[in-house]
Amino acid sequence: MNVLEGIRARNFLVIGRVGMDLSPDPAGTRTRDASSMMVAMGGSSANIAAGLVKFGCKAALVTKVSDDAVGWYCLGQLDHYGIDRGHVKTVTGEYRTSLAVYETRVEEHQSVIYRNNAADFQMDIANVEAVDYASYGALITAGTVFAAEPSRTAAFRAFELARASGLPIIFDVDYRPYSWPSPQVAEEVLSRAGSLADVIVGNDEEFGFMAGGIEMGLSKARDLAGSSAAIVVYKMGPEGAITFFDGQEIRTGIYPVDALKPTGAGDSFMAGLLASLSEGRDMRDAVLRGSACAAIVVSRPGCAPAMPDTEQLEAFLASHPGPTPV
Ligand SMILES: Nc1ncnc2c1ncn2[C@@H]1O[C@H](COP(=O)(O)OP(=O)(O)OP(=O)(O)O)[C@@H](O)[C@H]1O
Ligand SMILES: O=C(O)C[C@@H](O)[C@H](O)C(=O)CO
Repeated sequence: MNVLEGIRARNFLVIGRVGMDLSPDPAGTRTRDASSMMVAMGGSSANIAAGLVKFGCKAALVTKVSDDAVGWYCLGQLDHYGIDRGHVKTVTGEYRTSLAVYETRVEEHQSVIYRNNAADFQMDIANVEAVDYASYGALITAGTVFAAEPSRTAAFRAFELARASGLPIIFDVDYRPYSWPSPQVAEEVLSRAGSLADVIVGNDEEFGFMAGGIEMGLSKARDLAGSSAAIVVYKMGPEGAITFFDGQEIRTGIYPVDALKPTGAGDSFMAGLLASLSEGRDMRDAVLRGSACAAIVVSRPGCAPAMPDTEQLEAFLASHPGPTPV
């Protein structure tokens, strides 16, 4: 199956965590002053899955959650969003489902993520070997699954099994330093994962990190597109993105908005990009729609709850003056 064909099957296997997000309510409140919290499903992989389902795609998650009230909350939320959780297993003992406390504010924004003894890192080979890869169109994962064992080995095994079934591998670099034993290990492991992926999405810092220096990030993205990957998206925050596809370098801008928070932009971008490609849209249009999805999420509270469906995305595009010129 080629990469676009796999995406067009609109049936994604998403590997990685689901967690609980808490944000002081109302928007603007600092955590230290909070008396009320908005609660929502979080975790970058689950967020991507939720975004895809909102666009009418199918998404199944592979991970582990704790067998406690927070884990059960996540299972309920996966059902709420319509994400298949047949491969979400519970783990007993002192492992805990990921918890994020982030502020809905941009200035002096605080995002505190609790991942001590994270349950999702207990995903193991048995978890990923239980999946029938041939029944999906593409595999998606985000970098944190590689940060610790047994999750790292299991995720590489999932890559092998996906590849053997002809599924394209879609990789959001999503480098979060706090989960890794050291930057050196992260650089080596994320580069290995990147070299195995067909679609790689990351920001300038993440490509720079894999390359060993921010100034080498763009060349790293270009090299990956020239060797192993069919699609590489190099995001540059407010400067937009450069997408390497089919021998072209496609530059796109962003849809400027008044951001309420920075969180969730990358997850929403990925969901919007893939959903748009799955609808047969061309690459430039798909990247721009991904950017619009990200802009929508940063301008509302919550991550998964803020992600748009087709109608909301169309309404945003119709009312927005358009992307920044490139
Ligand atoms: N303030 C903003 N206004 C409009 N678009 C934005 C804004 N912030 C981010 N975006 C869009 O979101 C995209 C992804 O943002 P970014 O590169 O920060 O992702 P990320 O670092 O992976 O995000 P995160 O890890 O917080 O989910 C950008 O390429 C841009 O299109
Ligand atoms: O991915 C995480 O663990 C944090 C999330 O829960 C939160 O929704 C976020 O930061 C999204 O990028």
